[in-house]
Formats: sequence, structure tokens, C-alpha cells
Amino acid sequence: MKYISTRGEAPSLSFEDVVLTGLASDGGLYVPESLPKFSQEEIASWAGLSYQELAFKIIAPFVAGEVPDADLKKIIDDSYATFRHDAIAPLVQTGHNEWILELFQGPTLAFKDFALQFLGNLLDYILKKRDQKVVVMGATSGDTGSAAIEGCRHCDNIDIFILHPHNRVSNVQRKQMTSVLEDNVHNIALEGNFDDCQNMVKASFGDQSFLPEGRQLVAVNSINWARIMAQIVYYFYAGLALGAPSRPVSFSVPTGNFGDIFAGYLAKQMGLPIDQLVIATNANDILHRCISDNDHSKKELIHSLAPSMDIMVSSNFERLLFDLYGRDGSKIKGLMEDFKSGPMVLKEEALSTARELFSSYRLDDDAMIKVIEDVYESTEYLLDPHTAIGVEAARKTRRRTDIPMICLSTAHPAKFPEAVRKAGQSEDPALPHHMADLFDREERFSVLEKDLPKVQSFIADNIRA
Ligand SMILES: Cc1ncc(COP(=O)(O)O)c(C=O)c1O
Ligand SMILES: N[C@@H](CCOP(=O)(O)O)C(=O)O
Repeated sequence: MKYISTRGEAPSLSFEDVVLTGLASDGGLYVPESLPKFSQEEIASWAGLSYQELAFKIIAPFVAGEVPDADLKKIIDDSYATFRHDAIAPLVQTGHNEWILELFQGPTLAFKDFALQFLGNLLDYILKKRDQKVVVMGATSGDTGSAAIEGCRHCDNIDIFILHPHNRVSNVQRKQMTSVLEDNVHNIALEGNFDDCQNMVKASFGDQSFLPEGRQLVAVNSINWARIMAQIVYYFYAGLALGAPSRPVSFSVPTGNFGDIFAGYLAKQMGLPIDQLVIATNANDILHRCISDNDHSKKELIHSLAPSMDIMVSSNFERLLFDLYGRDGSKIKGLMEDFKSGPMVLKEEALSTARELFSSYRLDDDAMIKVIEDVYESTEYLLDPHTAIGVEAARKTRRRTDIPMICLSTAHPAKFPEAVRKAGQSEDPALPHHMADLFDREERFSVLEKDLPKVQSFIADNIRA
């Protein structure tokens, strides 16, 4: 299996090399040269497999033997051993044929654990085998950071630097990151927004000369292919649990960087019968505007009560565009260059395919709060703000009620007490037992200006020998 860049100029890479990178050298994102495809019979034969067994079936073709099967199975087993629910991704019914897929049962209470506990173990394995040390640099709007830190904190061969927007993540999210005090973990609170953090990460991948000799950057954001790959699994898992492939299923996905829903799109290309894929956005609605009005233009980022989705430039949209433009890297290069200085306008054919593939909907904070209230009143189920956006987007855009609609619950409500209180809850939702003392833990982080050379010197100064 080879991995190629969406901008067509960077060298193709093997699986292990693609895991050890982030952006391609031409600024593009890596994707597999071709996707594994599964027949309906093969998918049907997976009914009843455990999450870990299914993960192996789906991930192994992408690894293509570069990691021996027994080692890959162990990495998968270790990665999901820390989840709090035996089903790993349990389903809960909230309405007629409407389901919540709880993706927050991992150690840091968000869907990011599915890929990042796996990526942490995979990196540890590859780096030990190669006797190599790397620098992980990531940007977070709150959830990727803690999941990546949890996945990498025990890796001797990794120094990890996570940039979060100062005062723009919830207190629980900040504490989860900044109370990890291992020598190899560094939190930077950047005086800027998530897009500023993400831009710094991307710029640093483009020019890594600030690093000591022999070190390279590795991404933990969804620009890293391994993130997307691991997220494909739960689409198959939920689909199989609700009758696929004998019947289709639909998904609604709270969306920011477009990684999670892109994994759903890939599951569909690989053979899972998916009817609808709903892009659910908060007020930072560039993707909804793009699908509904062909308006993919940047606006000022809004600070919302679903802060993890406060993202304007959705990195993984480029991976979809690559497919929509016939996998022609030169066209994507041109589009992305134009987008630096103005809106991106999709050509008619690409837009109409995107509209066949995706529905979209946007919710602002007031509407989202009302959904948390209403769902709690009718079911006593407490949604987190991001999930609430997904649930309402599903209800508003659903075409067929005879097809199960699965709303991805991307975070635990305890991470966002502010929104939950506004939705009428008299107490903050309880944190799980392993985090009960979170607010008593010591914190360590550095506040830095939005200045790339300063951030890069901070990183260079703190890399262990
Ligand atoms: C809780 C939560 N929901 C939804 C999203 C959006 O996911 P994606 O960026 O993969 O679109 C994120 C982060 O991006 C998140 O942390
Ligand atoms: N919501 C994310 C933003 C980063 O997205 P990623 O999936 O590309 O890592 C976060 O919580 O950090």
C-alpha cells in the first residue's frame, strides 16, 4: 500500500513513513493510492466481532503487512484496554430509529481517544523498532490535545508539544492537558484561536529547520493518515450493530476539521451501505455554507459553547476535494493556493457530487442549548453541546425514518459544564472516577504570543537530548 499527496508533488510513502509524518512536503495531505474494498458478504461475516477484532479487519489492509499481524493485534488490544465500556463504542437509542454512538468512553472522554490511543501505541512501536526519536507537534481546540498527550506521555522516544488557544478551551479540557507533568509533555497556550494554532503547526511541518539535527515532526492531528484510518472502524461497528450490510444506515457527525466525517465517507467507499452523511456545524459554518451555497469563504472565527468545533479552515476537506476533482493533484494545488487569498468556489460537477454525498446543517448556541434541554426532558439523556448539534442536524435533514440514524456523540457532557448549566442542569455533570480529582491537580503550561519563531524556539529549547 502506497500513500500519495493530495497536491501530487511529494514522494509517495509507505505505511510506517506516512504514520511518521504530517503534511506532505508539497503542503498536501497523504491518502492511500487506492482504498481496500469489502464485499457485502465479507462485511456481513463480521457481525458479532468485538470492537478490537473488527478494528484489525479494517486496519490491516492499510498496514499491508508492514507491522506483523500479531504485533498489530497487540497494539489494537492495548489501545482499547483503557476504555470504560466493554462495547468500546456503545449505542443508545434516543428516538424512533435514532441512535447515539457514544464515542466518549476512552480515557480523555472524547472520540479522539479512538485514534490517538492507537496512534500513541503505534508510534511507540515503530520508533522503538527504528531506535528513532521524534517531536510531536499538535494543535487543539480542546480534545485532540489531551487524547494525544495521554497516548504519548509514556513514549520515551517522543517529545510532545500541544498548542491550544489561550482561554478558549473549557476548564476541564485545559486541566486534562496541563496537569500531565511528565518531562516530555509541553502545553503551549497560544494568544490566538485554533486556526492560528493549526497554521503554526502546518508552517512548522513546511520548514523543520528549527529542530535539532536528526529530529523530525510527527502530527497527531487528523492531517496524520493514521487518525482517519482508525476512525473508519466505528462506522462499520455501529452499522453492523444496526443491521448493515443487509440494510443501510445513516450518520450525523458534529464537524470541525472534517476528519471524523471523512472517515465515514471512506467507510462508504469501502463498502458500508451508508444512506446519509450529515455534516453538523456550529456557527463556524464554512462547510455548511459550502454545501448549501457553494460559499467556502473564511469569516471571523466565533467563540461558541461547542468550542471544539470552533474551526474555520477544515484541514481534511482537501482530502475530499482530491476525490471530487478526479484525484488530480495539480487542480487541488491550484484550489488551495487560491483559497489563501479568497473564497474557494467549487466547480459545478464537484459541488453536485458533494451534495449527493453529504447533507449539512448549522446550529448556533441558543438552538443547541434548546436541544440539550429537550432531549434531556424527553429521555433523561444528557448530550454534550457538540453531540446536540449532531442530533438536531440529523432531525432537520433526515430523508428516511426507516433507516437508522446514528448520531456520533463526540464528547462527554462533563467536559462542557458551561453549556450544560445553560441547558437547565442544576449541577455540573460528574467526571468519571479516574478524573474525580482533576481540579486538585497541579498544572503546567506556557502562555506564548502568536509568533511562529517564538513558538519554534520554545519547542527547540525544550526537546530532551
Ligand atoms: C467534541 C468534538 N466534536 C466534534 C469535533 C469535530 O471533529 P472533526 O474535526 O473531525 O470534524 C471535534 C474536534 O474536531 C471535537 O473535539
Ligand atoms: N476538535 C479538535 C481540533 C483538532 O482536530 P483534529 O481532529 O485535526 O486533531 C480538538 O479538539 O483539538
